[in-house]
Amino acid sequence: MIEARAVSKRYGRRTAVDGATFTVRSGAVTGFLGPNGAGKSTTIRMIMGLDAPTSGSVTVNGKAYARHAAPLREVGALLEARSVHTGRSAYHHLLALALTTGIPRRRVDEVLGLVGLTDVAHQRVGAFSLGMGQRLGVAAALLGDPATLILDEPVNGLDPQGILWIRTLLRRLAAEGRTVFVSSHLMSEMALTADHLVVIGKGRIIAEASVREVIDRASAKVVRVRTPRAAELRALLTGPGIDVTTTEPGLLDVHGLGSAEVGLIACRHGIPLEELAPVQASLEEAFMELTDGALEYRVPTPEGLPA
Ligand SMILES: Nc1ncnc2c1ncn2[C@@H]1O[C@H](COP(=O)(O)OP(=O)(O)OP(=O)(O)O)[C@@H](O)[C@H]1O
Repeated sequence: MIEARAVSKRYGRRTAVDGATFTVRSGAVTGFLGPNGAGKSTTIRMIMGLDAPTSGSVTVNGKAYARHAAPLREVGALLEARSVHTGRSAYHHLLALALTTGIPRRRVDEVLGLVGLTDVAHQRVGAFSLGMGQRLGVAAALLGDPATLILDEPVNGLDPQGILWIRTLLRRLAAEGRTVFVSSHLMSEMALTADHLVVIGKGRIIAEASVREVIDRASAKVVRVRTPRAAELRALLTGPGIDVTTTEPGLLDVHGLGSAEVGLIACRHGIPLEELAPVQASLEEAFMELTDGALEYRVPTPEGLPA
């Protein structure tokens, strides 16, 4: 379990992480989502004891990372910037890590098998493809058989096969009861991999919920109605916070009311409905809605106005 309590990090006058409080539980994959520059890597560095918080605290399995007697056995991490001696073989790279941390030699063969690198174990790491390098990084993270795994953007640059491999592996590790915390700015990927989400924007935690809740929260606000008497119904759907848009004749998108409320109003006025359904947002849309206002840089609209 990872627990961040009001953790902040300032670099000079820049606040990278601003009072973040969240909990990452065991037995699930938790996605750490946020736009570029939101503070994901900084938060992960603080969890790993690579950066000290300016204020607040963050613990892994109840203790600050550095206070664990054998941190590699508690937490395995795949960080974006990896340092691997390119002249070494995968086997020797892992063996060096194992020997310096008191991990038995046989575990090296085990993790090589787990990540599918047994056949290339004695090749030079310098000749590895990006995908193979990523598998080696995961092998190193698994070396201490840790209860907690932290992966910073693990699918960056991987091909579809590599992405599927990471996804399957993370799901399996969570099913074994481990805590799996994985950062990404790819919402579509998180929708397939994660059970829970911690969403960060401009250094602040803006959501901590299940993937389903995040989608439902964004979806609940729009109801699509099809009726032959659209103009009449539209005139009835007025009030504070209610907005009705239309994209084709006979079709209304109602913002600010639930399906039941729209159905009741139509029923009271004897307006027949051919379709009435909440519009399901994609995780992508839910994310955009959540982080709107938290984006560092906004893309101008085609008219050149701020979005
Ligand atoms: N060592 C540092 N010195 C100064 N500013 C930093 C440092 N590290 C990060 N920052 C700033 O802190 C903010 C958060 O950066 P961070 O790398 O944590 O974001 P991120 O969410 O991981 O982004 P990305 O998805 O682009 O990797 C950014 O504005 C960044 O410029």
